Amino acid sequence: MPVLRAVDVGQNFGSLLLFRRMSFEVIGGESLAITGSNGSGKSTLLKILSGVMTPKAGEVELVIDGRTVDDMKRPLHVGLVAPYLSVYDNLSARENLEFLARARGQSVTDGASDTAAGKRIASVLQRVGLEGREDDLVGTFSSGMKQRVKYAAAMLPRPDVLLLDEPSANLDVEGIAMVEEVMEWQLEADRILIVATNVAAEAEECDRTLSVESFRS
Ligand SMILES: Nc1ncnc2c1ncn2[C@@H]1O[C@H](COP(=O)(O)OP(=O)(O)OP(=O)(O)O)[C@@H](O)[C@H]1O
Repeated sequence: MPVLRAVDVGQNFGSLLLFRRMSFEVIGGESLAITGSNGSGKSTLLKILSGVMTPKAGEVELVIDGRTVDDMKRPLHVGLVAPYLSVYDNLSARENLEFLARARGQSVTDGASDTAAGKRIASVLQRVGLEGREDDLVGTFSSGMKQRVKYAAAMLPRPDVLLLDEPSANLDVEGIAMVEEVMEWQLEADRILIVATNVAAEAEECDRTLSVESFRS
């Protein structure tokens, strides 16, 4: 079971203090909402948790089945969906995911048949509601459909930690239902879910809430 731990984490950009001495732990099967007003540091905290940004103070540790994951390898265990991440418009939905799988050293076809990775791609695309559109260019998709491709990409490697930044941005009622399904999918597998949001209803769906602003002073 994964455990994600933040120990005395602090971040500032020059004189702009976002948070300091932030400590918390999330275990597999648990969900945590990160709240705070615009510009309070929610996205920054998700970047730190994912391992793509090093905090100015403190540390983040991911432990899987009792073993600490090397900081450099943490991003391989994390799925991140965020408004600032984009997908390739000139590739189809399937090709976007195949590209990610190959980057992880997985082959997606074996001659004429799909490998396990190829089958996983088909299954996540179906699960996010893109069945029938897999081979269309992402450039022709609506913003909500592109958002679904981002969810499929994040779920592809069965991430131990799923980080969602403003999960319902650009989504209609059906899309929001898809997000809820993805969240359940993550928690049922006893993995970690962390959601950065300003939407009260989204935060309420999580087991716990942590306000970045409460770590500012
Ligand atoms: N790389 C950076 N260099 C300098 N300042 C930064 C950097 N990244 C973020 N900031 C600043 O840090 C503050 C927090 O930004 P962040 O995006 O984490 O907030 P947020 O809570 O996610 O906001 P929102 O709710 O609007 O998405 C902002 O004032 C932002 O301008």
